[in-house]
Amino acid sequence: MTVSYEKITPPTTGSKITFSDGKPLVPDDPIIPFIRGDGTGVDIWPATAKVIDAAIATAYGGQRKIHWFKVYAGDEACEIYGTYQYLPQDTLTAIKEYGIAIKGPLTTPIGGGIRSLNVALRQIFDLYACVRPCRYYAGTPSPHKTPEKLDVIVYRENTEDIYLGIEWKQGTEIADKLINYLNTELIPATPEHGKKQIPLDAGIGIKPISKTGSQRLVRRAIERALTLPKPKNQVTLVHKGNIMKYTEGAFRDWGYELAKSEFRDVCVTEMESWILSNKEKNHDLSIEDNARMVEPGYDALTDEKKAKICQEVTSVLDAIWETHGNGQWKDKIMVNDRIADSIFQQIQTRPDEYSILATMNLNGDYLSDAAAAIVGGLGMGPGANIGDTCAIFEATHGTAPKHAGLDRINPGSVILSGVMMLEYIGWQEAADLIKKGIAAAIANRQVTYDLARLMEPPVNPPLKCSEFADAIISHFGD
Ligand SMILES: NC(=O)C1=CN([C@@H]2O[C@H](COP(=O)(O)OP(=O)(O)OC[C@H]3O[C@@H](n4cnc5c(N)ncnc54)[C@H](OP(=O)(O)O)[C@@H]3O)[C@@H](O)[C@H]2O)C=CC1
Ligand SMILES: O=C(O)CCC(=O)C(=O)O
Ligand SMILES: [Mg+2]
Repeated sequence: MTVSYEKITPPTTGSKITFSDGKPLVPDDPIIPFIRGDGTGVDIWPATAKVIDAAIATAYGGQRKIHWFKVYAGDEACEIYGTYQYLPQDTLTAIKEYGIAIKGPLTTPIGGGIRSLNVALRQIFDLYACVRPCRYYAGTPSPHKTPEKLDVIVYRENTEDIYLGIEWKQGTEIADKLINYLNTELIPATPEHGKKQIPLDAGIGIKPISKTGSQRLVRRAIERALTLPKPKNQVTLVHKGNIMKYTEGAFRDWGYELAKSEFRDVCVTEMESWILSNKEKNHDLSIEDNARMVEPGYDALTDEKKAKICQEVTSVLDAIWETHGNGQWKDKIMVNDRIADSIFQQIQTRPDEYSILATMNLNGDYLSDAAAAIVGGLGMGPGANIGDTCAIFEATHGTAPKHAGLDRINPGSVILSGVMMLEYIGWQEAADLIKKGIAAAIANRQVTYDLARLMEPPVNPPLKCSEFADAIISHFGD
């Protein structure tokens, strides 16, 4: 079927990327749509395209080339398509058609107007895994004393949670109706809620966390962990399940359930590892003493709770002692969980103990900015939104409007998002060249304002955005 566009024209040369079993099949001349982005997108995108094109040319000497297809979103789209046309159908058609795209940041108006274009793109294309690696480049200034110890990848569920955007403004008819219904019907019918009541002047938001959404994200996280060497072959389920039992707590439970069902041979949970290792140290250890060792405060528990823990110890030993016992578990993927607030301090106090952090949408949004700050700030925070038939690469940061058009912002995050894209399409040699160029530029103190001001002594004057791109390219041949 011929695809038609209203105001854009695909490149006349180049071929399409297709997907098979969730993996891209990439020709040597792929057509890749790009969205320039709002705000600092005007500075960052040209710098990014220049670096990616130069790396491909250097790595493959003309054998491979990306054919860029400019598509529009955000302010630029409104200029071309008309007022409020922030996300034109042309753009959606092009991304669907070509499968892989890269974008600069897009502005989200606060309170009212359109909801986030960035979130809309993730939901429209069902890009359920937001992958945000945070690793340190030597020489990058950091507020942290040992930033090199942090090497984590945030795997953020990207389509649900409060980002589904189902909420009602305080004082509206539906908000009032819903509060009344909850207060008079649903809450009283749920004994565990006691006499709780929602304040009558509240706004209401819905936080859906589904089993399907949680498990497909955790599946991707575990699959990634399987590719990592020890001790980074681990997945931490991040949640606030102690407070939100049926959403965040369920995410944790479904994550463990998936690990123990689909990945049983290659996974061990932290709890299982304790139970197995207790028995390894003392083969005559009773079930109850093992339970006492894995559950602090065991002796103060009710008989019912004690029985439950003993039952868990028994079932772990029955199920996996043969396959995982006697130290075999040490070669498996470790799956553990941490409470969300705790992980924010853990990545600072014990950064080297973590690797893949599987999160729900909101926690992952917060955590990816925080982790990027440790390794050098938002100028060094790349990302990818991955689905089964489409992927869109974009930085962790936003449009940084106060720096827009000044040719000063750090293009590092979008360039590194380009590196992720090259790795995703299997063009590793080009990706490696860019990483080498960035590392060398930083080591040589050739940096933009954000890193320059933190360096000791500060770099003055810093490089412009465009100059940083040139510096990266100049180190390809080092
Ligand atoms: N995926 C996307 O497209 C995203 C879009 N947004 C949207 O972007 C807009 C602006 O959001 P805002 O809250 O200001 O957050 P931003 O991430 O855009 O910027 C906040 C601050 O982070 C620093 N920063 C951001 N990008 C870079 C960079 N490339 N290099 C160096 N430093 C950087 C700057 O700090 P300093 O000035 O101190 O140097 C900047 O002022 C909003 O509309 C928001 O919704 C937000 C996040 C993601
Ligand atoms: O789209 C937005 O405005 C914010 C998105 C965001 O902060 C993120 O994806 O990290
Ligand atoms: Mg964010």
